[in-house]
Amino acid sequence: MLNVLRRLWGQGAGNQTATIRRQIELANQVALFGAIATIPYQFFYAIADFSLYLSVFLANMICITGYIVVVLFNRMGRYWLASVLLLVNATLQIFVVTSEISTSAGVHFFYFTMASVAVFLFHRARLSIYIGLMVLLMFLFLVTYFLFPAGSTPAPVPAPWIHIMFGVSVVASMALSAVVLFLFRHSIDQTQHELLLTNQRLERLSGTDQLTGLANRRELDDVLEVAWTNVARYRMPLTVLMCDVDYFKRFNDRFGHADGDRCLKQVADALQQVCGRPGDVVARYGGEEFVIVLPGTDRAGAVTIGEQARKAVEALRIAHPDSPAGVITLSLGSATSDRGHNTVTELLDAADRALYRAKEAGRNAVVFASA
Ligand SMILES: Nc1nc2c(ncn2[C@@H]2O[C@H](COP(=O)(O)OP(=O)(O)OP(=O)(O)O)[C@@H](O)[C@H]2O)c(=O)[nH]1
Repeated sequence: MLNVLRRLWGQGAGNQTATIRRQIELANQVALFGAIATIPYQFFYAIADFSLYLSVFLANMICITGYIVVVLFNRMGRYWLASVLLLVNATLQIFVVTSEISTSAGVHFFYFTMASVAVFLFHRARLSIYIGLMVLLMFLFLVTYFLFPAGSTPAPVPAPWIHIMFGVSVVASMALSAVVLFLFRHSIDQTQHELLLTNQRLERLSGTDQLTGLANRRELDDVLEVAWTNVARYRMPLTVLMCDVDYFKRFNDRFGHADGDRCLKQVADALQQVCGRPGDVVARYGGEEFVIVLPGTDRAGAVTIGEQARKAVEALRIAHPDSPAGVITLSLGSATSDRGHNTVTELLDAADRALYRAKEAGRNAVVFASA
């Protein structure tokens, strides 16, 4: 039952932004409630005295049709029109029914409900329009209250039914406000949660290379900046290893870009495995180049990690028939901050020059920057 209702009030809400989705769902919820809540009254009019209540019965039938059209308008994407129709339909229905059976039936209390949901029905409305709407609803409430007191209407409802109607109207208008506002809050909570997840994802993505999941160039710059601050402040050693996959162009040319991507991902994972110490960062520098940042690691440590990284890639045994080694290999250039570098850029340049020498020396090697 709840699922059917949910599907009904979700008409037209899919593929919309969160704010419009809320407006559509709210209009549909109020329209469904209006249509369903009118039915018991209709039964009463039909059973009690159909000839006496004919005009209010017919008016209600028109209004039920109006509520259905609200849902149809939303389904067609005319959500603004749907909200206007809902407001006009409900306001007129409350007025007409009260004018027929008097305020002692309590139907005019539904003006309170309309007042509590109106602001959400027209989320883009200016304050002046909203105030105007509130004044209109207050005015209508007072008019019905003073114009149609008990005994003043053409089709009075006899006791005890009139008391029952009063009770039902008050309870129903309170229940409608409560349910609609609760669902509304629920939808806001949900949107906030979605927003939080999206923000977290964006935060991660902005610093992450999509293919390998490693830190990207932007994140690397931040990491290096912090690491270099520690070098300057605490005289902590810092090692950077510039790594480049050997003959990768040939690999791509032979196996295609998709296999090339898969290979880069495997190399990235292998490097990540080697550099597991907290603070170590492996970043994709671009293309088939990676940078390993090792804060607190001196030249001796760099020798160990550099060799481990080289061997880890070789151990992947990714076939590369166009490379002398027969498998994918890595060349590395290492530079450590104790060699008199003044800036982090100088350190990176030193590592880059060492990498160049590793390539010149035949690849699949680690070369350390000299002083
Ligand atoms: N599949 C894939 N290939 C890439 C990506 N980024 C860069 N490349 C390729 O990597 C290759 C790099 O080629 P080069 O710079 O000539 O280097 P190399 O062939 O590895 O030669 P050496 O570095 O001298 O051993 C180029 O063919 C690029 O198209 C990527 O994200 N995916």
